[in-house]
Formats: sequence, C-alpha cells, structure tokens
Amino acid sequence: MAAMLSPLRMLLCAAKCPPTRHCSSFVSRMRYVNRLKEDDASCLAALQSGHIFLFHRLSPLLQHTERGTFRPPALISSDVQSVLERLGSDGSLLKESVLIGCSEQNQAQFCLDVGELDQAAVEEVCGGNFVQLRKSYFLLTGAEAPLLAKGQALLRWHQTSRFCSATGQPTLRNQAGSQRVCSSSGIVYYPKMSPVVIVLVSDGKRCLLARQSSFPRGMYSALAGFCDMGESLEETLCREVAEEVGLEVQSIFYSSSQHWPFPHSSFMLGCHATISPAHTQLDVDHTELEDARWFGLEEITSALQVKTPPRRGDPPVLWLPPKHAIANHLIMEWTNRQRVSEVGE
Ligand SMILES: NC(=O)C1=CN([C@@H]2O[C@H](COP(=O)(O)OP(=O)(O)OC[C@H]3O[C@@H](n4cnc5c(N)ncnc54)[C@H](O)[C@@H]3O)[C@@H](O)[C@H]2O)C=CC1
Ligand SMILES: [Mg+2]
Repeated sequence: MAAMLSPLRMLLCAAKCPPTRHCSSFVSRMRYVNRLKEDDASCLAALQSGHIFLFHRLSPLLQHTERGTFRPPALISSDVQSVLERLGSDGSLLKESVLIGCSEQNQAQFCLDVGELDQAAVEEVCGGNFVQLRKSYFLLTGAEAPLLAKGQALLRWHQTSRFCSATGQPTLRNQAGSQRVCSSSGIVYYPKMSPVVIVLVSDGKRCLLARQSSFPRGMYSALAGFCDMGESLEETLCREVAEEVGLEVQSIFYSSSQHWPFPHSSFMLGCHATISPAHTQLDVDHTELEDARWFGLEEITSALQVKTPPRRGDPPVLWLPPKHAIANHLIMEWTNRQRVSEVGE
C-alpha cells in the first residue's frame, strides 16, 4: 500500500535508490514542492504548466475509463482556464488552485474547487462527474485516492479558515495554499489534522474488533480514538483501549500511518498491541461501541474473502474495512503473522 509504508519498507525503498552525486528524482521533487510553497511567483509559474484536479463543493471530478474503471482527470491549466471562461467565470478563479504535490513526471499538481459554477455545466464540458469523496475514495485504486483526499482536506481547510480566530479579520493565503496569514495581526495558520491512534489488539490467538452503530451493516474495525492534548501515541492507545473495552495493554508495536479524510482530516497512527491471554474479558463501553468481539484467524480469513458488503436481509456476516483503510492493513499484517506462527507450531 503506497500510502502506508512501514518503517522497514521505507528503509527498503530508500535502499533501492542508486547512489549518485546528483539529487535523486525524489529529492528534487520534494525540494521543488517546498520551493513552490515558499515562493509565490514560482508557484504561479508552475500553475501555468501544472496539472489541476477539479472539485465541486469538495467532490472530485471523475471520468470513466475505457476499462470500466474511474480516474480523476489531471487537466492542464489552459484547459481549466477555457472551461472557466466558457462558463462565464473570470480567469481569477484559477489562482485559487492549491498545490498538492508533484508527479513522478515532475509536473506540479494542484486542486481547484469550482463550486461557484454550475455543476452540471462543468461536468458536461469536462466529460465527467463530481462524485462525493467517500464514494470516489473507494472507486479509485493506487495513489490517486490519497492525492484527492489531500486535495479535499486542503480545500476544506481554506473554505473554513477565512478569518483569524484571534482578531476576526480576514486571513490571506499564499499562492501554494500551504498557509494563511491574518491581514491584521500577522498570525500564521497552517492546515490542521487531528491525530488518531488506531490499534489492533491481540491476545496471541485472536484479534479484537469493534463496531459503532454508525458503521455499515456487519462491519467491524480496529479500535480507534483521538489523541487528547498533551498525550503521546502510547498514552492515547492505552487510554482508548481501557475506555472502550476495559483492557490493559501489555506491549505496543508501531505499524504505519495514514491520512484519513473522513469525516475531517485525521492523521491515523496504526499500531498493534498485545494483552495477556489471562485477561481477555471485555467490558465494552456501549456509549461508544455497539459491540466488540474477539475473532480467530479462521473467521478473519473468511471475512477477507467477502467481496461485497452484506445487504439487508442477508445472513449476518463479518465485513472488514476496505483496502484503503489502515484498519484493513493492520488486520492483514496480523493475519500474515498468525499464519506464519501457526506454521511454526
Ligand atoms: N482509516 C481507518 O481504517 C479507520 C479510521 N477511523 C477514524 O478514526 C476516527 C476516530 O475514531 P473514533 O472511534 O470515532 O474516536 P473516539 O473513540 O475518540 O471517539 C470520538 C469522540 O471523540 C471526541 N473527540 C475528541 N477529539 C476529537 C477530534 N479532534 N475530532 C472529533 N472528535 C473528537 C468526540 O466527542 C467524538 O465523538 C474516526 O473519525 C474514524 O473515521 C476509525 C476506524 C478505522
Ligand atoms: Mg473509538
């Protein structure tokens, strides 16, 4: 999963880069993006030749491909400009684009919300549809989903950060959209994410999954909770497990992390934790969770085979979080480890 590299995999990726006297393309791309964040004129110049992903009221534009899949079209600046002009907007909207990255082909990437234009008209001109991010996220494969999630998160942040919370005066963005500054006090604001710890608890043989009443039918996931101010990852993890299911954690292993756009931007820190097999009795906090249960390897293995969510009237079946979700990644890691240890027994 490209968006979630474990430290070991990160190390392996780094090891693959050939040692050269010049910057690797990764290094030069990262430095390029950083320069665009700091230099408005360079960013504006990059926008003229960059790729733009369109959103309408935070829903990304998707196109059907010939293979029956979906993709977000990366439009070039001049095309977006002519779409805007054709639909009666003056060209200034283009400058509202927010920098989201740089492609492997060294193309600066931006996103732009055209929510002030008629949705159907833009869809017709561009030959696509604006699809809610929650749906888009699961229609897309590969790196496009996290890229759109990042774009939506930044666009949302700009739309909700127009005024300084200290002075009430308007804030002004830099060209890249990586910060906003209060026009009166000079206070600088940066985009925000809420840190969340997500943990797959195991007693050595089984893993612990829970569901909230708002989850889709049959779906169980790993325990998760927002970090309180001042807490470490470990403190949040132990507190959340204690609060939600009444267990005390013995050990913690960090796995990987993920930006999660729903309902707003969370920074998911994924871990595994073990508890003593002698203390597995659950005391579920039913104000937070509808249910929490231990699941063995066999149950998880068959749940991983379920390809469509259970419908109303279907027999109850365990449904696991989708591939893009870090919860799925943690469950896969646990499953692989259990398989290896069962073979070794
Ligand atoms: N990507 C993935 O695989 C998964 C992601 N998640 C995400 O993790 C997040 C946290 O999980 P929960 O069990 O709901 O958290 P939680 O157990 O901390 O409970 C949520 C409650 O925490 C409080 N809270 C404290 N700080 C908050 C903040 N910064 N933003 C919002 N609420 C805050 C609110 O009262 C809220 O109702 C969810 O937003 C969910 O979307 C959850 C499971 C899987
Ligand atoms: Mg929770």
